[in-house]
Amino acid sequence: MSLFWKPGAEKPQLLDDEEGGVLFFSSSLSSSSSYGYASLEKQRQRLPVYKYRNSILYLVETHSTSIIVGETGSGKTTQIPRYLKEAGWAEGGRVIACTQPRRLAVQAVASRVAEEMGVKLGDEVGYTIRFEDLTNSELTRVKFLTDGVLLREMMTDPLLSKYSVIMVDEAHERSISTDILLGLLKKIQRRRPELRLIIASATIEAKSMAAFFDTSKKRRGSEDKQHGLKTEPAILSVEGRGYNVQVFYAEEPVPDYLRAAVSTVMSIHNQEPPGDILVFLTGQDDIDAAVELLTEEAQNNGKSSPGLTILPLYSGLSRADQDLVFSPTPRGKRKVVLSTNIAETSLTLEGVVYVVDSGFSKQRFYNPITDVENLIVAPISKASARQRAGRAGRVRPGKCYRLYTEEYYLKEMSTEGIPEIQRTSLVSSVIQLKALGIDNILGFDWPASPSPEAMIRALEVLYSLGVVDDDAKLTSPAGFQIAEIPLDPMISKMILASNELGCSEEILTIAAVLSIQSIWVSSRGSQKELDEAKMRFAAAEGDHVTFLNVYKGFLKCNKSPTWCHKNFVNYQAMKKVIEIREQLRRTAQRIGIILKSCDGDTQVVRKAVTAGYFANACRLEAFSHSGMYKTLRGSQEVYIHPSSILFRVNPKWILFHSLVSTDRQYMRNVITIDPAWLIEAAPHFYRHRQPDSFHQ
Ligand SMILES: Nc1ncnc2c1ncn2[C@@H]1O[C@H](COP(=O)(O)OP(=O)(O)OP(=O)(O)O)[C@@H](O)[C@H]1O
Repeated sequence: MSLFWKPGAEKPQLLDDEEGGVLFFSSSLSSSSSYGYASLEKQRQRLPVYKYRNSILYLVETHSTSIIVGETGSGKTTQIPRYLKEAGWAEGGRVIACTQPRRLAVQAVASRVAEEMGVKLGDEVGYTIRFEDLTNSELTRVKFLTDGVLLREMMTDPLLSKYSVIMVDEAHERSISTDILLGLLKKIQRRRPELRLIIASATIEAKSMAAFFDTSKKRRGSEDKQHGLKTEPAILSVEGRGYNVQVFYAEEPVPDYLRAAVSTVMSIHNQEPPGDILVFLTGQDDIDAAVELLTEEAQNNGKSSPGLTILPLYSGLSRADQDLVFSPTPRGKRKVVLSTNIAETSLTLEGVVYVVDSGFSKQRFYNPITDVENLIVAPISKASARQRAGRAGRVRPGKCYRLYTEEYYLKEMSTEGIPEIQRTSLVSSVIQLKALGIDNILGFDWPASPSPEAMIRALEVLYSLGVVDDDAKLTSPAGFQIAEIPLDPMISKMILASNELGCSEEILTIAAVLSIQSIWVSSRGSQKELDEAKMRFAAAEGDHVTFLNVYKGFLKCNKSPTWCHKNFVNYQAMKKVIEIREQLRRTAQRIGIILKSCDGDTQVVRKAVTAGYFANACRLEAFSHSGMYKTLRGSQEVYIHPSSILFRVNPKWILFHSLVSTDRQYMRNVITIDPAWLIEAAPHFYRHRQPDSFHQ
């Protein structure tokens, strides 16, 4: 497939280059540590935010809340926490926090800041993400963390008393945790007026965010008398961005973004000067397929051009494999990183000069009427497109190839994405708020209100899970235990139930496998070969039990990559399963779960899964020869996904883990159940069902 490119009409903005920036960074294919202290210092001074240092510090000194808007790469994340530290905000044992929506960004930014400050990561500068804490309670003064982790910290310290300043970064992403955090921080400020907030973002609607935090209208004056602080938020716009990124658009709409991405990478490789390439695709399946295609193309490409190192990047990869992406590219090689949107914000991949943007990402959409949450490949917003382009041009000028037309970008792409809170199930959020003692969920002050239907649905599911009682308060001990496990409450409930049913070892394995996208290699060989490989592990009870067989096989062969290759099992994914399972095991033990195996009794395993996922139960339509199921609660039409072991088997009663939408709604990861277990697990949830609907 060959594509034609058109340069974008938008004028690129250049930073002043008197310092000889391009020259200065010309060796940037090597690792950052080779720069040495002086050059790191020069790099810092060159960032647009540097000129605003004093203004930022003045605003933070005089205002409760400051909103800082600056283009991607202007230096907000790496510099502002350090300015605050230098200005004394971490004195007297206080800590400066900076939150990020994504784990990978937290780790990357914390290492960069530690390196710039010349300190060991984990001492003065540290980070905390779920299941990983690299901070020192005595030493850490600047702490990077996910917004989800900060929410969890509120459970033990509701006023976040150790923090002097909290910077909520990448607020434009409007992740569900960011929105909840903003609502709670506003509450905390009423009790702790001295707490300073910084809301930092690339493209935030600063005015609406300022209106949200403006408490001055409710009070008589706009000053907090005791602290002499202005309660009306300040807005500061940091002008200027990193290096020039030249944007190119496809001349014609692209029919297949995956093939187009592969062919664009190959033309860059064949025609453009050295520099790594970052490609944005939607998920593990796309990425695995692109890795295969690209490997083939590169092999056919002949020996004249230097080799490509092709690396995937998604959250389901093990830590060691994610680290490969950050390692320096060997001389004479070109790295191609194929990523989901986890690389979209905050990350600097040093060698990246070219970005290829498919224009799509996987997004969650929840329909409270049918009670169904879907992962859909959907177009991204202009804000995301700008962030993606911004991954080039961070250490020197770059180019971004958008696999869509300029007309589409200008006229059809939405400016901002829909806040996550308005398009996901609220079950996890509601339990978190409850655990923090916020009982009036409907009256909570949200930056963007979720729909009341979604809220009511969430309360109903939590009631049925036994997490909240008749008064919508957390139950004891189950509700508190579930709130303590940092996972989706349905998975947490499944783990609690496994304790009673004596199958916690098996359920921990299942929980770990379910938290990654797929353990199968789907892009190699023919469908027939893959199906045959799967049949070696197949269990009539469905995918969850099949996973147990694969896991057992993987351990038995001593975690051998060759075994994985032979069996079409994704080795990287299995390494991640082992990592997650270990983390889950520790959490489970902490909340008092006894590790026990049921020694192959699949009935108890399926009962435990039902205890968590009863809301996703379906029944095969009697008249249907096409394998059509309907969800018991919403009567939504759904089908078993071809990747499931139960595809075409079509048992009468099943439940699924998640749904994906393409031409139809497909259920991924399916298990057979006995309908009687549903009434046992959730009598309230199914109370309106006719008794005969549960007949076998
Ligand atoms: N790991 C790194 N290696 C090399 N340079 C880096 C690294 N991290 C940051 N930088 C440099 O610092 C600049 C500013 O990064 P920073 O993350 O602070 O920007 P930002 O304004 O927060 O942008 P974004 O919103 O995209 O994260 C980058 O453009 C890059 O030049």
